Amino acid sequence: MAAVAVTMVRRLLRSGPRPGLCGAGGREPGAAPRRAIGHGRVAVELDSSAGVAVMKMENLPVNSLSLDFLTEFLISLEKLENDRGCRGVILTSGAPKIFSAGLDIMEMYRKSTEHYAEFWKTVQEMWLRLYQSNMVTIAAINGSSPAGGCLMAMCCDYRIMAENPKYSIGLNETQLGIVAPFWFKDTMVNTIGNRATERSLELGLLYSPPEAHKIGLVDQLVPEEKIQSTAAAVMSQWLAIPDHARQITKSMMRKPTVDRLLAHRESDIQNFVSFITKDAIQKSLHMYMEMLKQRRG
Ligand SMILES: CCCCCCC/C=C/C(=O)SCCNC(=O)CCNC(=O)[C@H](O)C(C)(C)COP(=O)(O)OP(=O)(O)OC[C@H]1O[C@@H](n2cnc3c(N)ncnc32)[C@H](O)[C@@H]1OP(=O)(O)O
Repeated sequence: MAAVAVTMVRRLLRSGPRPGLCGAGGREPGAAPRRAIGHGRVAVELDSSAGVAVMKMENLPVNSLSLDFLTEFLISLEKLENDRGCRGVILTSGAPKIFSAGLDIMEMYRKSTEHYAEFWKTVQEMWLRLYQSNMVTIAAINGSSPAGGCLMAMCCDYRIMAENPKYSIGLNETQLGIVAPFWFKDTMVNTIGNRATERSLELGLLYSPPEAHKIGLVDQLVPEEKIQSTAAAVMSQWLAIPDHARQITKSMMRKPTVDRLLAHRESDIQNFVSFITKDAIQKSLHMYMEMLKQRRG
């Protein structure tokens, strides 16, 4: 992990400082101590008295998971993970109407094989860190969440979604002509079961909030304006459980899935590189991007 961290820090330094980097949080007299410790694209506010941080993704316009964004995300997450004063994280979005648009398609289009390998390793790292986090993780899904965005939400311990009919969530990879890797699939099986995952993945289904709730992809629906307060209330319930007992239980549930990727990490990277460099796949991605453009008119 040390080598990964060094590479990440180097990449961040290369990309230069961003607004909002590591500022001290403003605080009203008598208010709970809050610290802002995020980077420019990941705003992190830690409420030390509650031991809870809010990680707000701000990679505008749609929180696509680019290499730089994932790197910032990982550094922020690791800081919180190593902070003994932080026991829980609420993951949410600062982008209007979108939780995350998933993996940044531009990172998978017309790039070098070295770039694809570095990108995929970082996507794996995001999943490994978030899925195994020792903290309680709650996704406050305040917008659409296709593909990698849905994966991020599924990594969390609990998912609350805003009941806005315009939002959708799911692993829609097949609609782009690509295939969700086995660990995306495993994460979904662990969340909604085998049959629902099979149907969901083959058809690349994006679910409305009530549909997602019905199949257990999200745990709770709330009106949009209540999403943060509900996340805070659910967090206190989870934090009432002793950390060590909850952490051991979480690890027991998730370890077999994690071990599977750890055992095949390098071959998964090679598989991604050889898949994504195929002409037919590059063509599919190109057509998908054109379709997105046309939809905008
Ligand atoms: C063996 C391994 C095989 C490979 C496995 C790979 C697994 C892949 C996982 C993924 O996550 S793939 C990405 C899947 N994501 C999507 O399908 C979402 C696509 N986007 C949308 O549906 C919509 O954009 C939206 C997120 C619902 C937002 O819609 P809205 O109408 O609000 O905005 P748009 O005008 O469509 O988009 C604004 C702006 O953002 C760009 N953009 C959108 N999504 C992405 C993305 N995923 N990556 C990069 N860029 C994205 C979009 O092109 C617009 O850009 P501009 O034209 O304004 O520059």
